[in-house]
Amino acid sequence: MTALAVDTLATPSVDIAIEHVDLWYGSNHVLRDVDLRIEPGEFFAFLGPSGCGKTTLLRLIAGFNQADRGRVLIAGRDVSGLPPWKRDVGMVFQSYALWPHMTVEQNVAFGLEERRLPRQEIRKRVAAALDLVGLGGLEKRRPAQLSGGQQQRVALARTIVVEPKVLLLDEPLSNLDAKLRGEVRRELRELQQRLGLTAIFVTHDQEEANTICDRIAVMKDGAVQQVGAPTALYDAPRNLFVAGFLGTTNILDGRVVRDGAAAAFETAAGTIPLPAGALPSGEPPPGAKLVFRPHHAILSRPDAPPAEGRARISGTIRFKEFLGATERYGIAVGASMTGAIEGAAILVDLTHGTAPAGLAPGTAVAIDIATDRLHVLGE
Ligand SMILES: Nc1ncnc2c1ncn2[C@@H]1O[C@H](COP(=O)(O)OP(=O)(O)OP(=O)(O)O)[C@@H](O)[C@H]1O
Repeated sequence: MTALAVDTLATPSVDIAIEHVDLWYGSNHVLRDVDLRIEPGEFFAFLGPSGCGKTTLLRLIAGFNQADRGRVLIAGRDVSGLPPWKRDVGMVFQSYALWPHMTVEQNVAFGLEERRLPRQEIRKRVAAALDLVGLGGLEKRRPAQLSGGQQQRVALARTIVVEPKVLLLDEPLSNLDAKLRGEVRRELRELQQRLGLTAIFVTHDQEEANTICDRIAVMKDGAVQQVGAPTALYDAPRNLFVAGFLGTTNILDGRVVRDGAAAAFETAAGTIPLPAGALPSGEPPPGAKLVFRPHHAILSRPDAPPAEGRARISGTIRFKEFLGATERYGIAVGASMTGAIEGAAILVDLTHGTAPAGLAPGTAVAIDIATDRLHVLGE
């Protein structure tokens, strides 16, 4: 990636505002009061399960869909009534959508020729774009003569060559194998930062969103559940859906009990005292459950006292899995628990080599949970 190539294609960063957007497909309410601000130069993700409305929202920003209510602003300008080509946005599709009969160079130049730019300007920009995505030297190849990763780069070059202010990416890495995906997403991030582009990435893969994006909007059934930096969403999920969607989590059934200012969570496996921060202010949310991550607990022998700042419940080890850096223990606890996976109520992840000796399946064990990592969450 040369400085000249960056200078040729860089544009000033812009912000995006999505204001109270609703969209229906017939009777299907696909986007529900979506209200988001995306900062200039930010890499933002729409993350959620299949069918939650991510692509519909992205296409709305691109101008391929119209909202039934609300509006979209790019750099403060209401673009709701504008067609895609007047919005300064570039979109990369999952399928790449390259022209098979054209060379790499012709594919990338296509949008510029449509705009009737001078030949010399086209040549300069195409060379800059191919340099930026690391495809210099492959100009004369056709898409069929390229690997999946190279085709993806052509699609990206074709998008950035027209100097969009906003880059929209619809699951652009999903056709690549796992190793290449990691590589390409790092390149994508670097490219986005060097060009100062405001980018939105649609994915149902939390790892992809976590590693590439500054902030994430987690979506479910057309509604945004929570917006935040990956670490903030992981450490402080707002509800059970976000907790379960971002990483593995333990979810315990039970109820909040209060004794004056003190609160605790009563479960079938025991009563766990709650620190002030674990409970949202006011009443416990409907369907409240106790939530903690597998690495926020440690395992002890039942006769050893619990360490300071930890709450204890007892169980029996069901299984142990070696995951490399960590060991995962599945532990059966009181009858009315619901766990992250079937067959074990609670998961505990220990750094490899730190578990007490003799934790074989069938062993009685104490689960000591860090109380400052407990959350009581509702639906
Ligand atoms: N053109 C369309 N006409 C009617 N319904 C549609 C259309 N496009 C999408 N839908 C419906 O809108 C909802 C949201 O679809 P959308 O493609 O936005 O979801 P998504 O979160 O991007 O899913 P995926 O991860 O599977 O791509 C789904 O219920 C889908 O069936």
